[in-house]
Amino acid sequence: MACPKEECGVFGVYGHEDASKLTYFGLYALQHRGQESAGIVSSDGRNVTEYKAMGLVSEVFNEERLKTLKGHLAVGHVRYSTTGSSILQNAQPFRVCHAGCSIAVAHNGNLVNANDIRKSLEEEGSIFQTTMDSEVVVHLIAKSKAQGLEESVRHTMSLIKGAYSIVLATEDTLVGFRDPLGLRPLCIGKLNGAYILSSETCALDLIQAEYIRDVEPGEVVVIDKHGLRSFKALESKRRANCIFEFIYFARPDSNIFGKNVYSFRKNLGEALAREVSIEADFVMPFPDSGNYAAIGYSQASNIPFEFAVIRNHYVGRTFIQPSQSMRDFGVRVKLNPVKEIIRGKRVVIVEDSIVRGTTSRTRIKAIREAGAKEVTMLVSCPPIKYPCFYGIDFSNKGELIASNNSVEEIRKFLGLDALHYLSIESMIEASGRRKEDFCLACFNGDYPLEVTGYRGKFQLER
Ligand SMILES: O=P(O)(O)OC[C@H]1O[C@H](OP(=O)(O)OP(=O)(O)O)[C@H](O)[C@@H]1O
Ligand SMILES: NC(=O)CC[C@H](N)C(=O)O
Ligand code: SF4
Ligand SMILES: [Mg+2]
Repeated sequence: MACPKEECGVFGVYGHEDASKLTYFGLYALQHRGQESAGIVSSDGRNVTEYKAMGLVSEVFNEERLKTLKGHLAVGHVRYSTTGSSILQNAQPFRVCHAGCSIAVAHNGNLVNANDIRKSLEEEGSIFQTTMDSEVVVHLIAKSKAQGLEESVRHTMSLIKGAYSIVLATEDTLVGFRDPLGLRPLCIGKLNGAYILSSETCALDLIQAEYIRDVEPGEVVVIDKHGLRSFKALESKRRANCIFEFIYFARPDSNIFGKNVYSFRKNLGEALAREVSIEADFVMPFPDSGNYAAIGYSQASNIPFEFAVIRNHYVGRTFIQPSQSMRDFGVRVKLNPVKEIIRGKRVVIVEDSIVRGTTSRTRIKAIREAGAKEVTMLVSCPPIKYPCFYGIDFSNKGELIASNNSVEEIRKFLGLDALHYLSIESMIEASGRRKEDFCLACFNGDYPLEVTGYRGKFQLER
């Protein structure tokens, strides 16, 4: 039932008396990116305070807790684990004190060479506290800190490989940096003179901060009492923005990589309408993730749109497991079909993505049981055939239904009358950008960055 495909959210504030409260709100807006644990580290320039716990932002923090997180500087994180188990020890921001200085790191992404770096650091005597890839960043920064913070970040970036949008805080400085391919988003905002760093712009909107620009791939921004300065630490000939951020992860009200997510998803739906024409009574999404492509498809095809399944917005991540006799309860508790709308109809479901196929199968079964005459599914991205090593938790090929089955086999498995996936070409065309700007590895196996050393989510647990 839990969605397998979130990732982390990072947020930072410099120069606001309510830095931790703003960070709390920022994390609230980024909650969709990770629901396992949440944490905030704050500082008044000298004294650093932190709090992290397992759970949602609203469960982890309250007014009283936030009052203890004093200062004008704060960094926050919501986690969905990609390397290392989902345990408190691995919650972020990850903070250490080294040579009298505090270093806290909030990381979104996944490092593909963390294993090798960790091994060589351990050989030199480093003692690791977590099983996360992100911890190596703190060690590398601490090791080279004598060169000054900026040089140590530059040096660290030259050693780590993979996807990273990182917000780092010392007692008195906030730093943001992004991998040279720009796999994950990170933007800069401003609020009454205070600087904000955030994974997505929806968090800036919530606190009424103004969007300034994205942190560029390979760029480092340093924010302290002198203001904001930046430098390019690494250059890359190509970009590799994760296209899946647009298809599924990011919030539709965010702009990432210079584009609005809602419009992009609508374009994908319109592209589907150019690829397939179907006779049907109505188009429906599985809310909420499928909504925007379904609207695009409906408008472009002139087939009416219906919300034929209703979502319960109060479904948490854990609920009392139903007994064997309560079949499909897990699926129905989240989405319930409206039989009166579906009965006897030819239905087109527009879905953002199919990963394992298991939730889709049960949902389609529920549509059939509600009396649909014909069920077609259109997917607003190509088949996901290859694992992701850059921060999305489908790193196991065996889990991906499209890596082992043809479209026809998937159609049968899902119990559909027809199934169509958007082509890579149409997906790129819908983006209005060049193919080379994106990472498409989970669709075409063309990995923008070598992944030889990566040995899975639990590679650092021994
Ligand atoms: O692995 P599969 O069985 O193919 O599942 C695919 C579904 O999972 C996600 O939705 P989900 O309802 O889990 O989360 P959402 O509410 O974020 O869309 C995704 O949007 C697809 O709808
Ligand atoms: N989803 C993410 O961005 C995860 C960040 C980091 N790799 C972790 O596992 O904590
Ligand atoms: S492999 Fe897919 S999910 Fe992973 S970064 Fe590339 S586009 Fe995104
Ligand atoms: Mg969905």
